[in-house]
Amino acid sequence: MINKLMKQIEKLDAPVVVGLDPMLSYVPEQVQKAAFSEYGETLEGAGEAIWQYNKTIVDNIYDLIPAVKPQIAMYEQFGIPGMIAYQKTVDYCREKGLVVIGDVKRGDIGSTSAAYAAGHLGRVTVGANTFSAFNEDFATVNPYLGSDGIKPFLEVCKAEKKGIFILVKTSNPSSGEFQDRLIDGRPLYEWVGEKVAEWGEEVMGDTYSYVGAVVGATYPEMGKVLRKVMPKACILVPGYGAQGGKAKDLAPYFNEDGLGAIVNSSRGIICAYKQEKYAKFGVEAFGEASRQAVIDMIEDLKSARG
Ligand SMILES: O=c1ccn([C@@H]2O[C@H](COP(=O)(O)O)[C@@H](O)[C@H]2O)c(=O)[nH]1
Repeated sequence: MINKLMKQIEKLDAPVVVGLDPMLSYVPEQVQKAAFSEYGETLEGAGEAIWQYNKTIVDNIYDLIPAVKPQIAMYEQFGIPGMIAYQKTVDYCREKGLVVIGDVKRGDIGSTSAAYAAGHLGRVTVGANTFSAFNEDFATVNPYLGSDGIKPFLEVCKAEKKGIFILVKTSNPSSGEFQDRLIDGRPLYEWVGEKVAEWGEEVMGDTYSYVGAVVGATYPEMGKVLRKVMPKACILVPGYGAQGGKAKDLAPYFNEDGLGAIVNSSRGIICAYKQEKYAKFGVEAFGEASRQAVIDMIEDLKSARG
């Protein structure tokens, strides 16, 4: 999958991932109304509304981008109907040829990580049958429990040719509380970055590893250091747009081959119709507004990469 991701980024000249993070309040009224008329104002109604919202957005953007990143929390809040919407979204995006990065942020003791890895990236056996349950292409993983929480994911990545993005330096304002703490004179995120490079050697694709890293767009100086620490890791870069990350600061996240990073925008794309800049589309054409926002993001990143 890392090879497919890299090829698609090159082909489309778009190191962009669109975050499918559908809060109900983002879903236009006409979409909510249609869902509620069928299922009522229920969890099922919410699940249907977010699924229909996603589908329209995906139909409008799938040909422009290599990947999407559904954020599982947005679905999980609606319980089982929300998780059904998550599954429909993953399956639909894969049918459209998109690489799907499940932003699930899993990681636990070894045996529990093995179950997470099987459920999201691998297979589960039920009697004589084997199933790929959620079947994303990549999952985000929290490394806080150490190597035994990561190794089961590496095994599944090897077997399935799928990948993970490990949290190294997150984009949020308080990420430094732990991640920037100095250990033997070096910040924790650098130690984690070194482990990402080491784990990644075990699971190499053609040029990049199946083991990537999450490094926020909001910390470009750290991005520059981490690019060097993990030369073969694809860096997933959240924090562009809504969190204040700017394209002009993102050049150091890329390698000299022009690859090696993929920049996420969630609210900036899926809520484009709410922005002044895209007001001309109107709420009915929210999908077209998202399409224009993707085109603008691709151009913005091109100017930054030079
Ligand atoms: O460090 C991190 C890790 C993950 N995220 C996730 O990315 C998106 C960002 O959404 P925006 O609307 O583009 O701000 C969201 O799903 C986060 O959970 C992150 O922001 N930072």
